[in-house]
Amino acid sequence: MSAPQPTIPALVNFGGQPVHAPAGEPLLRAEHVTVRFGGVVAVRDISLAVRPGEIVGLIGPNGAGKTTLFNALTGFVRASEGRVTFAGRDITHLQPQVRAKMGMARTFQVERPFEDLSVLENVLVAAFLNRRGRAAENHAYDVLERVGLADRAAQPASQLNLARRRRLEIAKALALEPRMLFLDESIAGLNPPAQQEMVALVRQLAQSGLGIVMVEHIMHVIMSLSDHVICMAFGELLAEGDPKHVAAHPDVIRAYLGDDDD
Ligand SMILES: Nc1ncnc2c1ncn2[C@@H]1O[C@H](COP(=O)(O)OP(=O)(O)OP(=O)(O)O)[C@@H](O)[C@H]1O
Repeated sequence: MSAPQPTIPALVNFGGQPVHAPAGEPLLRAEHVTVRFGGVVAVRDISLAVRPGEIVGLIGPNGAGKTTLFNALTGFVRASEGRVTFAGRDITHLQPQVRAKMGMARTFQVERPFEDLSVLENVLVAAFLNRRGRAAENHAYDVLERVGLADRAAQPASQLNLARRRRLEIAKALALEPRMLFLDESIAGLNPPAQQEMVALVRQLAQSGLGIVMVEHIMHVIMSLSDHVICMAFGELLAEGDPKHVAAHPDVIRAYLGDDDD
């Protein structure tokens, strides 16, 4: 009889099916990206591609390099080597705000709305980048509808609970009318019903055609949402592929559980 395979319940018992992986030309490509901070190699030789409507999940233990890779894709840190392209254009050396204007919007792990402004005004600040007057206002309302915050439009951002603050963060990103959305731990810290709502929202956004890259620690969430998962450890690629493949990969199991000799 063969020895039983090790399993990680949080990795293998994820509910729901990932959205069918969209085909077609990638919108975003990272090729052999390396990021160094002095002597530390935070990301080493990582490549990925994201198509419209596709959700790519970045996972890995603490310090794996997920945030650094995410920041290299969005322009918040400089890639030391490699290339990033968006819609066929080399963006490796472009500033974050230029990337945002081109259609790459991100959220931040610690959300920072203008606390004294209303929910609508917070979204308007972003909507004004591309539109003026009534058109900006209508767009901001549409975005609030899309994320389920329309009934909170007049409320000061300071009064929102965590789940709604996370939605506001997504609304601000959507107000830029992006083609790609980068979500930095939008679901961690929420209670299970709020997690489910956020999962449904992210799925809807992908189904509307947005390409999505998400960093998330909650394994069952990323496994149920992602079309493609990239698992990193110590800055390097450990495994990638569809969620089932990655969850069953011996190196991934080892990275999360540790070796017996560790
Ligand atoms: N600005 C920086 N200067 C120097 N070292 C950094 C910097 N940012 C990250 N690092 C280092 O790079 C490595 C990867 O860190 P990173 O934050 O990208 O990992 P992570 O996978 O996002 O971790 P976590 O899940 O804990 O957020 C770590 O060793 C970290 O200490």
